[in-house]
Amino acid sequence: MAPKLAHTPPIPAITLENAGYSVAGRAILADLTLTLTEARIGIVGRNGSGKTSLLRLLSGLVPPTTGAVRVDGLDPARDRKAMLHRLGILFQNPDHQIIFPTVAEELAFGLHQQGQTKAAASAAVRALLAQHGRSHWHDRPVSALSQGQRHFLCLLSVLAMAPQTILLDEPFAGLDLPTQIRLTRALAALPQRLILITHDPVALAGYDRVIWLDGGRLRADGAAGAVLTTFTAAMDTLGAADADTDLPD
Ligand SMILES: Nc1ncnc2c1ncn2[C@@H]1O[C@H](COP(=O)(O)OP(=O)(O)OP(=O)(O)O)[C@@H](O)[C@H]1O
Repeated sequence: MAPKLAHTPPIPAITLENAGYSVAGRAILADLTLTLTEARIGIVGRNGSGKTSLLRLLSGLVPPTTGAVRVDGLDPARDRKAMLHRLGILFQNPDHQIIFPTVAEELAFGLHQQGQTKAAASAAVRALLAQHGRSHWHDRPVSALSQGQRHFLCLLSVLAMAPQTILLDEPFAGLDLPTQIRLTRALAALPQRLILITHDPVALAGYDRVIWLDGGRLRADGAAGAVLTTFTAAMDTLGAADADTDLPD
């Protein structure tokens, strides 16, 4: 179940107002009006339905080509510094995220960005690695980690910064089962808002709200149980056919 947030200050809302995102004239996302206030929000949809594009829009990595996105009333694409405490994103591909040669440097980077001193960041990195049983990674070259280990490192980087909202793009992909189980437990205990993209409805158990994207538009948005029941039934029906006949590309 999502943690009760009654004793913590409310996490500022993320809003989209008629937001759309087009590339070379092609609409990737269209007509999205959403007010995101819940603590646990899932995003589902088929491959290419626009889930990652929506995360990029929410986090300000790309500006909307129509409409507006606001995080705590601010434009996340313009006010990047203000987003450091408000948003953290875990990409699908760790190689799009990692920029430093060693684990410790990679983990410390975001903390320096947030204004922590070198000593404070260094202590926080050691504590985080110890908490997750990865102290032996401290001086390891990132290039010596496996793909799944690099993915986990990226997640640790986001957790280290403790942003108010954490955007996760298929965080379990490529992780071994014990790491997935521990990660599920660790995420469930976080007081922050989580917005999670997944193809696995089970990963959204206990979530407050699920948004279903289809062809870059809202197909459904509401209580997790109801949306996931309809989504799963639709995916089962599509899966029963031998090939897609309904996709544009
Ligand atoms: N920069 C871009 N240039 C051109 N097309 C793009 C760009 N970014 C995304 N797209 C297209 O937009 C659509 C949505 O992509 P997106 O990555 O958001 O889908 P997704 O739902 O996250 O897919 P998946 O489940 O496979 O990760 C796809 O058809 C993709 O090819």
